[in-house]
Amino acid sequence: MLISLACSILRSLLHSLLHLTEYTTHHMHHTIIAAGKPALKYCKDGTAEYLKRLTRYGKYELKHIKDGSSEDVSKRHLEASQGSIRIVLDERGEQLTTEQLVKKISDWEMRGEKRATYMIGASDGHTPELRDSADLVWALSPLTLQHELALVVLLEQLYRVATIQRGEPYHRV
Ligand SMILES: C[S@@+](CC[C@H](N)C(=O)[O-])C[C@H]1O[C@@H](n2cnc3c(N)ncnc32)[C@H](O)[C@@H]1O
Repeated sequence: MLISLACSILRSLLHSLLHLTEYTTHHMHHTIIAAGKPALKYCKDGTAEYLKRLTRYGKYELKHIKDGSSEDVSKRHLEASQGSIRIVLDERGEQLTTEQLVKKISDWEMRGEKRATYMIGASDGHTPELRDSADLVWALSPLTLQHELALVVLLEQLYRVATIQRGEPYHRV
């Protein structure tokens, strides 16, 4: 009797706590900007798959910008990411575990940041100016990846982060 009372009090406390976190943690709008038109079928399929899965978790938008020289593409990236958290995808950047990525995104959300922009470059990569302006220069791996493949890996990680934030069982360690 006492145990069941304690359990029901605990359950309702937990319920209120969950409600409170829903109110205090707001979710950012994630924009992914990729240089160049999508061309590889297997990447188009991967991109579509993760974007579809992500619709359940918040606002995730993919934009393609015109390909070109490193200077032109980085300039377009800089303009498109004004006023947003800037995440520059670059093999020279910081390598993160998925848990570290969850922490970074959750910290930005707790701080009230409204937008995060993830930028994928063209064949010649990003300019040092764009890298210097970034809140995070993120290397998915020390390997150089084809840019569309980098996009698929990025989207899979954003999906993984979203499921971890919701406490869903996609991620296993
Ligand atoms: C073919 S790579 C560009 C390589 C270019 N030579 C350089 O020095 O950056 C095209 C884009 O894919 C993304 N990319 C490729 N490999 C990556 C990695 N390991 N981590 C993060 N992004 C990567 C980056 O956004 C990069 O600008």
